[in-house]
Amino acid sequence: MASIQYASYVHGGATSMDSKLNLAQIGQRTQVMTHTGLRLVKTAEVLQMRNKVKASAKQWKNIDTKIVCGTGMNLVFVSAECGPWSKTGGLGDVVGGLPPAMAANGHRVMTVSPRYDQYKDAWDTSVTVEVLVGDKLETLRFFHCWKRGVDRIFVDHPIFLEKVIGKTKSKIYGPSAGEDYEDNQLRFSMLCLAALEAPRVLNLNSNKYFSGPYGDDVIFVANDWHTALLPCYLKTLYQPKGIFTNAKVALCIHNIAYQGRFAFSDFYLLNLPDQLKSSFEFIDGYEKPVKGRKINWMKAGIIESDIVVTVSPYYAKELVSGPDKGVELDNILRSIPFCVSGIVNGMDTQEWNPLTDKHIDYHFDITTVMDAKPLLKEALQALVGLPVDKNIPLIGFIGRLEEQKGSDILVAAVEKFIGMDVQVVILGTGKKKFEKEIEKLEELYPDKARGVAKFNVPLAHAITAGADYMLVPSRFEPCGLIQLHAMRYGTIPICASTGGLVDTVKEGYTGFHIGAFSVECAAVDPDDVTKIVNTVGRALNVYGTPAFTEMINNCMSQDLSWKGPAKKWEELLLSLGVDGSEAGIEGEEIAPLAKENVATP
Ligand SMILES: Nc1ncnc2c1ncn2[C@@H]1O[C@H](COP(=O)(O)OP(=O)(O)O[C@H]2O[C@H](CO)[C@@H](O)[C@H](O)[C@H]2O)[C@@H](O)[C@H]1O
Ligand SMILES: OC[C@H]1O[C@H](O[C@H]2[C@H](O)[C@@H](O)[C@@H](O[C@H]3[C@H](O)[C@@H](O)[C@@H](O)O[C@@H]3CO)O[C@@H]2CO)[C@H](O)[C@@H](O)[C@@H]1O
Repeated sequence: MASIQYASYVHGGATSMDSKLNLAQIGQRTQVMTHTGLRLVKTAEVLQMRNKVKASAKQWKNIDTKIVCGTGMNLVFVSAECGPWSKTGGLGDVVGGLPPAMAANGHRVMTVSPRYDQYKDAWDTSVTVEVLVGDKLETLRFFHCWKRGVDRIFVDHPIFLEKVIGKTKSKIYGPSAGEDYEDNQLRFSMLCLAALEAPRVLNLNSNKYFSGPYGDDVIFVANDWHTALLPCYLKTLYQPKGIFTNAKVALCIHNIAYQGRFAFSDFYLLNLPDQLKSSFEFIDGYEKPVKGRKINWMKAGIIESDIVVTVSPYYAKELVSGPDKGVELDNILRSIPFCVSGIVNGMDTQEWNPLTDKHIDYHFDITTVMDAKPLLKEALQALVGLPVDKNIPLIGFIGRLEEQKGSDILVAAVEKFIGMDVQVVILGTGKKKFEKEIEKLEELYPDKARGVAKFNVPLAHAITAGADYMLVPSRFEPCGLIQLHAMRYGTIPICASTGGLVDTVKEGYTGFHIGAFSVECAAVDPDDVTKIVNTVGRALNVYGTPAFTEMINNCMSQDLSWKGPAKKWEELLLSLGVDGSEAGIEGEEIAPLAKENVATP
């Protein structure tokens, strides 16, 4: 049997007294988690040791007032993506940006995500745990770094690392878009188990405010279906044994379209007791991955979590409105004893800052935007090989090429509005058929359109800065970050009227609303194409007028940072009443260290 090493882990500083004590007194412990509890050994010792660590921290409090344990809440965000280390889209952005904003408000914050690659800034803690995944005992290891006031924990195991060649990019979920790794259930089961161990076994001393393990009184924030087993394991493996009895779980839905539906017979892989089967049970009319009866991870996550939150108030309403927008979980969401809360996302104002953006040649703010934009547009045109002309309005699009994002509707619309005085630059990766469609546009309209089927962060910044308008023609959009980034760069959104786009873009003030689209994904609805063409026409009519300048000003005057959303998250999580939880402080958006300590992938 392998062992947990309850080793202290101190990164970038001297080893503290309590960590020495920890090393000497705790030594090695052996622990195996199964739902039968047979192998959960030495729990009492583990608790005893953790108490010793806490006591030791308190002694320190007396002699060194720098350690202020117990302020705010202990938060553990768990996610398959964590930007900038791993990101295929907005999930990575949110887990990159919200935790530092919570930390800046005085909370102790950890994120737990897989180590998909050999991140150069994350160190081996040498702490290992053994967990039962499928029918095998697996030893996993924790890597760590402390960035922007947050303990970033990376779960190290070949099940994550061996899948990825080079940088993670889009290889997180499967070998290509639309194709999942066969062992995704085992991978994300392991992530959930690791996340339940991390706050207990890692003795982190990252900064002067907190030391020792996070302990039991934590709030887990699970994100999307990959982490939906977390409340299930919490309730069946830990709480019956007196561990995490106070802990609570908030499940955040970033996208109900991805639910983790698998064959019903796979339930045994999850190592959960039969009593939970009904929470997972799901029947749909699809044949993928098998016909008929299935398990649905997201469904179980919704039922077993203490609260469910999503990324905008309007999407929260859409989720319960019916099977179309709730993707057949609307009834479950209506049946839980609390309403789904909606908190609009913020954006990372450090990565997306027009005054300091390392990917653009001309920096600007609200006072200089009208001078800088034409230069940035010319730079973008030159970069993608379009005719350089600062007077021609340019429309951008950035997004995953899935039905959700409506790139197919956009392509159909481009054919109709490209005759106007306009250029279009489209950036995205995803389904091959959509990639081909956008690439074909530049063959058809070489002087007017570019379609780049790549995941290219510098180009995303160049488009956001250089375009006049950003088209967001989503069939559904839980929140959307593209329009937030665009507005901060004085680029006016032209967006579908769905989800967070309704909450964040004001018609005629900060953008143009197209109306809602059909959510039927199999085909492009000609009415939706007409709606885009008409709205693009309306937007182009305003181009270069005083109203256009006013809209740019309105866009750039907004505070789109995580500061406001983080306060709302705080209120929501405090309402869970976890022992020792306290309101935070009025912090800066990002912890002070962020400026010199920004993570790189
Ligand atoms: N080809 C490419 N090259 C470079 N960068 C690219 C890119 N394609 C996408 N990106 C980047 O990925 C992010 C996408 O953000 P979205 O909010 O559109 O997310 P997404 O739909 O993936 O996430 C889901 O989760 C988020 C977070 O909650 C919700 O906002 C959203 O509505 C929901 O669908 C942006 O930072 C964008 O710049
Ligand atoms: O940050 C971007 C999005 O990342 C997540 O979505 C991924 C999803 O959770 C994965 O399951 C997978 O989705 C594929 C799906 O499993 C498969 O059956 C097929 O339908 O194709 C899908 C796309 O490949 O990949 C998604 C990312 O592409 C996260 O859950 C979302 O909220 C984020 O928007």
